[in-house]
Amino acid sequence: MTRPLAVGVAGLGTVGAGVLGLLRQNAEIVGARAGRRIAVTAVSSRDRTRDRGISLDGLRWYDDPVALANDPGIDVVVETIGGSEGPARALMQAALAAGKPVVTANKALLAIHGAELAELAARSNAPLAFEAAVAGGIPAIKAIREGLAGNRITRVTGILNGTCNYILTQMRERGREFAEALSEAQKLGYAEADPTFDVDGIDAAHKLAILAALAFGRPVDFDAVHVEGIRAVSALDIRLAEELGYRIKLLGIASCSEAGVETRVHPCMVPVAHPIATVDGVFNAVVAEGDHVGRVVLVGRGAGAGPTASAVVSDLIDIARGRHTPVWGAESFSALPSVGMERHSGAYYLRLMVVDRPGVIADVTGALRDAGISLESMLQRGRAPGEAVPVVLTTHESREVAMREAIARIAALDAVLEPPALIRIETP
Ligand SMILES: NC(=O)c1ccc[n+]([C@@H]2O[C@H](COP(=O)([O-])OP(=O)(O)OC[C@H]3O[C@@H](n4cnc5c(N)ncnc54)[C@H](O)[C@@H]3O)[C@@H](O)[C@H]2O)c1
Ligand SMILES: N[C@@H](CCO)C(=O)O
Ligand code: NA
Repeated sequence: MTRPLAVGVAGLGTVGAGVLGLLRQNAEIVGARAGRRIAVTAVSSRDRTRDRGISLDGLRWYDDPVALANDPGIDVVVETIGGSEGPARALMQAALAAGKPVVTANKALLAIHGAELAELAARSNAPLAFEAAVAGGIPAIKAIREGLAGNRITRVTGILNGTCNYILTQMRERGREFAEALSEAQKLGYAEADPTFDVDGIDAAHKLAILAALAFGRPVDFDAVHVEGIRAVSALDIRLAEELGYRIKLLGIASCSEAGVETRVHPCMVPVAHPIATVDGVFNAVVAEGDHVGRVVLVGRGAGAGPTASAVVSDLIDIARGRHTPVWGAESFSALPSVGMERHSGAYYLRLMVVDRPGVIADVTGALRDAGISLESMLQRGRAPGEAVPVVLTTHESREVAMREAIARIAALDAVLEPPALIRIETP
């Protein structure tokens, strides 16, 4: 009988413990699909005594995760420590250099040092698998690299952060405060160790950089991703979005044209009839556009122990089966440049708090007219002479640079009482 695949798990937090749990619960089905038993035999974490709700009896324990990678009894290393530097990187370097397969959930590390790790993996012909790193339980990496491999992919869009989607959904459905919803997402095991990575859009940007690299056959260029998070999204904008027929979602959008590759993460107004407008809570969505297949929409849970462990274990089964997809495949890299936001065009939602008095709207629309921006609609809610009222303007397709110029002028008007809220309107 074939020997079990011996797995070492480094990092026993939400995801690492989830992997142990799944492998135990579904041992039979996983073993059948892998063609051999998959058994965790060694682990490494910071605290040996913490109760994880799962027994570690009989497992070799390593305080040092690099020592775990070097254990000759370990066939595959699962890295679920996290962080783009430090022990996770050292562990992966050690394992790959020794030709040992690595499965990781670490998008931060891949987005920043992915090229280096992919090269190490290629040199030693060791699998480097990372389905769990993007969109949690959704098989997004497999879909892009394998399922859509016959297509030229022109655009990949997604709800890529479960924590942000959870917060925005809680704010809209239950009128909850941002901080309260975030704290719940943390309790549910969705958030990063440092949740600013979630709420400031950085985690979604890590995932988008990985998706864009795979979709467009081009090394990850994390610094080129334009990143805005959800801290500035207010309950008022969420309500006004509903009135206008939109939902606010934090999207990652990567598009590839002759001009180059544009990658951006920011809150968006998505038409409520679009399939991803109703993807709520911890669910993520990935929308890929291929030249032959057209649009493909994938939806599933993007964070949490179960969905993430599901992705890790699917990678382990591939490795057990000897199915090995190199990170980049055989294509030569495209040399397309990155296109920055200064070249972006799109439609915009602009919400102002203005003093309700004659002439204010004329000044605001004058600034937009001077910047060559065409208005699609205008909405003023309430009447409160001399007091602050919200005014919402939506534009037709406009240049980002022109929009910023107009906003600077509008923000400087006496009658405009708060910094204007700008949300891009997108149909993914
Ligand atoms: N939580 C999720 O839903 C989710 C989903 C997808 C990907 N991820 C990624 O998975 C990784 C782990 O996330 P998590 O949510 O499980 O985090 P976590 O904080 O719950 O777990 C990390 C674990 O690593 C351990 N650790 C830290 N330093 C260590 C060291 N030097 N040696 C050994 N162990 C060490 C910690 O003690 C902790 O148990 C991260 O890269 C994260 O981005 C998380
Ligand atoms: N913190 C991440 C985990 C999944 O990658 C999220 O909320 O989506
Ligand atoms: Na995934």
